[in-house]
Amino acid sequence: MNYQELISFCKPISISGPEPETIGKLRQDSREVVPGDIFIAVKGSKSDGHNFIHEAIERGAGIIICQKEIELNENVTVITVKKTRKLLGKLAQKMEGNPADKLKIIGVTGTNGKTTVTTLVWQILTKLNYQASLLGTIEKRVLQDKSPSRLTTADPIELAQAMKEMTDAGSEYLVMEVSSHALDQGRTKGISFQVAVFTNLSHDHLDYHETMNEYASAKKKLFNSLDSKSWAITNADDERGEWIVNSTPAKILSFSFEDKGLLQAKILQSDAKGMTISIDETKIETPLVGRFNAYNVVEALLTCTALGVDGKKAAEILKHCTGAPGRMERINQELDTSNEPIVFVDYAHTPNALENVLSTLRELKTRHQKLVCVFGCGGDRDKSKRPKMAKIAESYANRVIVTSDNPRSEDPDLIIDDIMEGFKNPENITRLTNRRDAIHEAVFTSKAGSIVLIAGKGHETYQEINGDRIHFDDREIALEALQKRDDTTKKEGAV
Ligand SMILES: CC(=O)N[C@H]1[C@@H](OP(=O)(O)OP(=O)(O)OC[C@H]2O[C@@H](n3ccc(=O)[nH]c3=O)[C@H](O)[C@@H]2O)O[C@H](CO)[C@@H](O)[C@@H]1O[C@H](C)C(=O)N[C@@H](C)C(=O)N[C@H](CCC(=O)O)C(=O)O
Ligand SMILES: Nc1ncnc2c1ncn2[C@@H]1O[C@H](COP(=O)(O)OP(=O)(O)OP(=O)(O)O)[C@@H](O)[C@H]1O
Repeated sequence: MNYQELISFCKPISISGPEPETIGKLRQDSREVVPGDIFIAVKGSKSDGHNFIHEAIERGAGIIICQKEIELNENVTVITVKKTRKLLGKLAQKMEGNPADKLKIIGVTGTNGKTTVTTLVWQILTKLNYQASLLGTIEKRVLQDKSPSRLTTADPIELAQAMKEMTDAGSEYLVMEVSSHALDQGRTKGISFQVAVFTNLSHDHLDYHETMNEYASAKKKLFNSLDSKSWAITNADDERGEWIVNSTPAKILSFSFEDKGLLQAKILQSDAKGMTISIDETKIETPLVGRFNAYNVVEALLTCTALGVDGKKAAEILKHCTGAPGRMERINQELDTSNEPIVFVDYAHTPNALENVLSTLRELKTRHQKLVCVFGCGGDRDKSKRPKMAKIAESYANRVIVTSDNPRSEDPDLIIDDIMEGFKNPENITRLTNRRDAIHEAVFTSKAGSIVLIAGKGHETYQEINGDRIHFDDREIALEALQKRDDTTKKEGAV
């Protein structure tokens, strides 16, 4: 983009200063500015980018885009526009060659399930040889190439750059999570979605949105931004499921497990190894467990059909789709579980999340199955959750093994002491400070068919100890333990 194009794109109220010789990158954070860059001053929730204009100039910004008249002594080009935030997304796209226009974009919003639904859709598309990329809380995937994410929905500049990387790599589809923060801050301005999905809405993020109505209204923006060729998929069983799409120009697909939506869904069978679900005429077998995942799976299937994928083909692929990494991830999915416990790894590291996961697993377990829970609590963080998590684990699980989870600068044994205070019957609890030993103990001593939950780390791949991040992946250790158990079982007969 040259200077003249930039000016005509920005539709300025006024321009001052010299015409710059070169145009660098667009930045909204003064700390990232290098000589020649354009700094756009945006008013945020904590501070106002206009306060950092001098810093941006000191760092060599060649052009300032702002929305307030400013007096500058420096020899810098100043472009004043009506609203910088409104311009930011569109300008970011324009500067990268409008990559969003070259992608079919699927946006998933809602309090829970975003990562699971986007991952499932990405897995289906990829397995069917569509060129698909992914953006969300856990990772960015440019086709198969993955890297960790900073935010659920990146800022407009990062988004445009990621999309450019994706189109350069040959992507035709992008499946992305869209947070309420991003919608409220207009991070997705300049992006057209082909499909938007609403998962559900519950109490969350009220520190930011203040009221549930404001939180819901932020989510609704995604559906109002659609056009008449796009699809809006909604969960009609959610209190706000119908409302969220009531002013969208898009075609609507609403579904319900409770006889409410356009399409009727049913859970035909459900246990700790997966579910069989029907949606309309399509039957889906999934290894994912828990009623909430039935919603996620249906949303993933409907998204794919809205994109033109044959429903039966998508359902066939879903049989082998594992969902989001570290979110109720079943470790021995591909192994023969007849001689083994069924092992799950989940990110639950708060009392609420632990209770959700344990109650789901408890509902799935038969009278003969035992539920074993391995968990710990982080150091240098909220200490009040330690006894609370103990109480929850003890009330849902048949056996609890307490261990370390990112002790940071604290002594892991003292953290475990705090956790132990929450147990009613501490004499029944096993404490094993070494997390690897704890996982091995759970896997080795649980009978075939028992359910083992390893909670806390999920997709994370480290143990944080005294400022060092030491590689540690619950999934690797669980798999290692399962394989060792399998070998031992074969040698010694059934455990
Ligand atoms: C509350 C919130 O969402 N903040 C995000 C927002 O910041 P903001 O617009 O409020 O910015 P601000 O800090 O007030 O600063 C205003 C402006 O001054 C600039 N600035 C600021 C300081 C400085 O030294 N120089 C400078 O230029 C900032 O870059 C910004 O442009 O825009 C920034 C750029 O896009 C984000 O980095 C920042 O995310 C912060 C780090 C964050 O933690 N966000 C979380 C809450 C978030 O967005 N989470 C959702 C998911 C939530 C969920 O579902 O769990 C997400 O999408 O990840
Ligand atoms: N549809 C759903 N309804 C209710 N809870 C769900 C649903 N899907 C997932 N969960 C629960 O929320 C947790 C997080 O799931 P997921 O990562 O898919 O959601 P998310 O919306 O991306 O949330 P986050 O941004 O916090 O990761 C899961 O481990 C599970 O306990």
